[in-house]
Amino acid sequence: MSETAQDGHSQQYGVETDSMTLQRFVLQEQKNHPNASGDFTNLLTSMLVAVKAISSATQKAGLAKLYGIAGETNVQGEEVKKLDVLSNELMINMLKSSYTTCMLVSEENEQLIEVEEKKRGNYIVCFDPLDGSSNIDCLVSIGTIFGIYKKKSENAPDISDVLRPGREMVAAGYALYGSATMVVLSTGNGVNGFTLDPSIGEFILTHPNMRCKPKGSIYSLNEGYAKTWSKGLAEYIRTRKDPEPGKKGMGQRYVGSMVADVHRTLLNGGIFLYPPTESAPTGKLRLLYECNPMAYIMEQAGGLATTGKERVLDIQPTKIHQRAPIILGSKQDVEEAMEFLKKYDS
Ligand SMILES: O=P(O)(O)OC[C@H]1O[C@](O)(COP(=O)(O)O)[C@@H](O)[C@@H]1O
Ligand SMILES: [Mg+2]
Ligand SMILES: [Mg+2]
Repeated sequence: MSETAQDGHSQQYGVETDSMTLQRFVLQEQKNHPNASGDFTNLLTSMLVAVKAISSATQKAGLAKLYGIAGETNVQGEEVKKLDVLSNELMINMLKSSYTTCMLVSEENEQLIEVEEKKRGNYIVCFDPLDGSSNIDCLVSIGTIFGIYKKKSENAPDISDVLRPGREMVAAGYALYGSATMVVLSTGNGVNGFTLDPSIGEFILTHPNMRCKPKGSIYSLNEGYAKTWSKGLAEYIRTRKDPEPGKKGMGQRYVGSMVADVHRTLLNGGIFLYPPTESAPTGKLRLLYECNPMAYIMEQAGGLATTGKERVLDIQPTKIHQRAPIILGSKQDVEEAMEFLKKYDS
């Protein structure tokens, strides 16, 4: 690429994009905060090691029984870890050994994880180590989701440092293990996407300043639960498929891994919904480590995220594993869905 073309590329996105690695990007952001200790950079660096290890294990998921990577029993008859268990252990170990965290919430651990005193730092991380786990065996995209908070005071951390509205996060993001591995990250200053170059083991800034289109053409939800939808939701979806004469209907896509469905919505626009259902009256997805991080990313990219009644990031959590309904994506699409809910359900 010529120098001029490179400059044009950088100027277009307003950031230095050429060979920008995730590590350098975070270091550059750290420079904008002269009082920063470097802890956040260390936290992220450690978490990226876990993400790379999960990505590598994901690539070999089908070989688990042969190689003993992530299955039940290998050819030697030894017990080996399942990918979700392995991912959880990798995340916990890397976050604890970064010396930057004090409390962790994982989808896989019923109790709050307290970091031992000598390894404690100021950050709290809520994470879903392996999202879309039912898709592992059929080799469909899966991911890791995380939201990061900073301890409120110098005092010893307590549950009030964890049970906070999502708007108080200092960073959030996800890793997607798909046809490539990507990390999408926001530190409250827009959204940037980094693709893993496996040959050098680095995440390269490939999607600077990601924005979600104001309106998209795809809706995404599990239509298998249609019988349990509210009147408002049923009408919204019906009118997406069968719009007024002269208007174009929307297409439908549903992977069943939140990370993949949200990533597509972020890239292409449209709407993703996991509403309340009969078996899950408050929705299925977990507030702290699924809804909040994705809502944060979506808002930072110019989109919206709501439960249908309130902004996801404003919910005051009362339990670490609580669930919330979620509707997120392109601003206009989410607003239209909310109008239907207001008209028919309230
Ligand atoms: O099968 P359903 O009911 O449509 O649920 C799909 C949802 O469940 C999840 O797989 C739950 O995540 P986990 O795999 O982390 O439990 C989401 O990724 C996805 O959006
Ligand atoms: Mg999940
Ligand atoms: Mg999970």
